[in-house]
Amino acid sequence: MSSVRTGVKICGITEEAGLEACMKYGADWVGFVFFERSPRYINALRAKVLAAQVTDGIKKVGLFVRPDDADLERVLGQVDLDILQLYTTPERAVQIQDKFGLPVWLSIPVASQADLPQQSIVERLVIEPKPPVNATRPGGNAQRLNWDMLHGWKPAYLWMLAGGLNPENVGQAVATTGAAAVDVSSGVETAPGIKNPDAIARFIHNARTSAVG
Ligand SMILES: O=C(O)c1ccccc1NCC(=O)[C@H](O)[C@H](O)COP(=O)(O)O
Repeated sequence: MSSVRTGVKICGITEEAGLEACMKYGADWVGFVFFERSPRYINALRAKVLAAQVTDGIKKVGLFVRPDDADLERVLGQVDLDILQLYTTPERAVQIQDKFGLPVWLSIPVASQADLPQQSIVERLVIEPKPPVNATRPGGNAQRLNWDMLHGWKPAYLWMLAGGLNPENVGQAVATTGAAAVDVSSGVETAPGIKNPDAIARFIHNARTSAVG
């Protein structure tokens, strides 16, 4: 059993049932996807309605892919987000963190250990697999990393494991990688964008009862 309570992010929330399950079963973060080609995309108005239902203690993460300032201003003008998760360059991530004054998480696409950053210049790095060649989006592809690459890897910065996780494998993923935080989208869905409350419950439970290797 890990001595550290594994942080859990449930990403791609689009409807109340999924959000209620995140709150009921103890997710730490909920993710709203503002990438229009995603099946989990919601607009700022819909995100505002959902965000207003999020109870204290759960942080609201907005996901953006190569956003310009206007994209961010349009959403942040309507939605009370706590964190910005970005798919962009490190330089742009720092620029956004400085300009908008919110903690930034930067997605790091990883294919081999050589892709693992030595340092971080934002609040947290999201370590996930490089998307498949034919992917229509940089994340949310239900594709997992080779967790053995991360065995014994202990960076000096906050990071989160993402990609292809589900209730059945998250315990092994935490045990193998020592991840202190995990992120899931596809693995707790009955259909793209539709979360399964029971799967969310099992994912959160299994993420927090793993035996770290
Ligand atoms: O989830 C999406 O559709 C998505 C679209 C565009 C950019 C990012 C997206 N998701 C980002 C996430 O943080 C996912 O939770 C992460 O990539 C893991 O996804 P999955 O393998 O489906 O659990």
